[in-house]
Amino acid sequence: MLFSETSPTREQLDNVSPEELRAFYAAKASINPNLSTPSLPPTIPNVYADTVAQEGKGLAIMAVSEYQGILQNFFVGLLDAKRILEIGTFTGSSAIFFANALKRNGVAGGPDANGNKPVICLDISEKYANIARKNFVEAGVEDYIEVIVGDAQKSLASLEGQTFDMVFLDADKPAYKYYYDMAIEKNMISKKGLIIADNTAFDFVTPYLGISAPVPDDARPLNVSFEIPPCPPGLGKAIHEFNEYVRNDPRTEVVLMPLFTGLTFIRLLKD
Ligand SMILES: C[S@@+](CC[C@H](N)C(=O)[O-])C[C@H]1O[C@@H](n2cnc3c(N)ncnc32)[C@H](O)[C@@H]1O
Repeated sequence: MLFSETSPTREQLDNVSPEELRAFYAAKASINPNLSTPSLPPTIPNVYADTVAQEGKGLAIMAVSEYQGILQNFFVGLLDAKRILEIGTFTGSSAIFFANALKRNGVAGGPDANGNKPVICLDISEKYANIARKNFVEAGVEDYIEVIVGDAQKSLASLEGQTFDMVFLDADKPAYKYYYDMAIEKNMISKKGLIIADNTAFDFVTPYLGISAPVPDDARPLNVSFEIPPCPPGLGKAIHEFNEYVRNDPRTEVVLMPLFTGLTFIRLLKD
């Protein structure tokens, strides 16, 4: 590690290359996540460690980082959100952050009058769903979260009529546009609500933002990406198309932040 202190000195900053600086800030150990409040959900470090042990580092990086979890929780508080839909749950990190944030908003656990829990998680993998459910019990948030296993496009159809204050898109990228349209067209996102789409600025995609250059079918994030291993062909193209679709959509206001691997914040504009 280049710097031993939380804050590098001016002299260190003058002598460091952009690549080293980028690597430093990308490193999880560079800034103590507990400099933010509230502190991390207590079991999150165990969830990360177990995920790395069971799935390997290459897959474990799919979990949201501490920083992203904290940031998303800030928005849960800002919106005074009561219900959250997560599409893509993996071993449950982001959902644990969400459940904790809802607790802080005073939301009670357990099913509401309609039998629905505050957080609905969708994942196609029975294996990941079972790991996530175990992690929810260990985190003491199982009353807050229901996991529905299956292709999210089908699961979403079964949720029609339900409304959420936040929808987190973190599953298969080619289906982001479908999930986004469903959330808006079926009124699944509340008027004040926020849609967050993850991974929308892979290194490959970023240079294409704002221009109309065609993206080749075999587009993929460059290997220089520090968070993402080589991804399947077509992934970059799918993300690019989603980015272009939402930024041209008159129904919404969109901010794509170059944070982590790209986070897009989307809110509905008034009719
Ligand atoms: C990036 S991971 C989610 C990470 C999770 N939000 C976290 O913080 O740990 C993507 C997840 O989406 C799931 N997934 C992929 N395609 C899906 C689909 N068509 N329907 C539902 N889930 C899907 C995968 O099984 C995987 O667990």
